[in-house]
Amino acid sequence: EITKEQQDFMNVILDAYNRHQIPPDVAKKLLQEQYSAEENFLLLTEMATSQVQVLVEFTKNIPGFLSLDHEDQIALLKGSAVEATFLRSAQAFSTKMPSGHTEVLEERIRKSGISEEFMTPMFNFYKSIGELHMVQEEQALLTAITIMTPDRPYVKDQQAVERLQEPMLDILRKLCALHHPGEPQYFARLLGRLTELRTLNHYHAEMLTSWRMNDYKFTPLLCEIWDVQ
Ligand SMILES: CC(C)c1onc(-c2c(Cl)cccc2Cl)c1COc1ccc(-c2ccc3c(C(=O)O)c[nH]c3c2)cc1
Repeated sequence: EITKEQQDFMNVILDAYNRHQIPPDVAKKLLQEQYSAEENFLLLTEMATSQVQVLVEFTKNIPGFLSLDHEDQIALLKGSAVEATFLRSAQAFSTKMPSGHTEVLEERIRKSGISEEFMTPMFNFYKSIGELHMVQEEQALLTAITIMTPDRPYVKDQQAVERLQEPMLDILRKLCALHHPGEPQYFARLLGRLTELRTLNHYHAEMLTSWRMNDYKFTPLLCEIWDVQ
């Protein structure tokens, strides 16, 4: 049963998740006419930059994050940025996006200079997230759990991160039982998505390399968080 303090904790995470979203004027830029590879790449770069800013603000609201060692805070943000963005954009694909956005976003990603071999794993992931029909609390918690992953590169005090991630996993387990009573495996399926997310990191690193080889430019924030250029 979810305790009172677990419910309060959940409300803090959910409130932060809802407060920090890509601004509607940025998101609706996806609907503008131009569809050249360069135009698509520029738009996606703007979306990713805005998404990273949103993720940083969300992360600062995760209870305990700001009390971690500062270098570990950076290591967690850099280590989870791609996975959290995949998660966030996947959720946008499957739930909140007005239907027009979904096709447009998919179209722009498919035509932004990303090579074919990354499309399949990427859109398989988007599909597998969509099929889970996560409720908002599950989406918010799964994103926070992804960010609070102790074994990211360069994290010094992994125990401190574990102490923050474990309570969130416990709440998520209870939420899954509450919202998906007919699916005892649902919690395990969610954790399976986190494993799938890690494989996408590898594909994403390859995507960045192939974009850079074609002289595509990123914003300073993306260069910093993704260690490019
Ligand atoms: C630098 C660029 C080219 C890049 O590099 N790798 C990736 C990339 C890709 Cl191509 C896929 C997954 C992860 C990454 Cl980082 C990207 C593009 O990243 C994106 C794309 C799209 C959103 C995105 C769109 C709409 C919504 C939305 C709504 O409309 O309501 C709510 N939240 C949304 C988020 C975020 C980030």
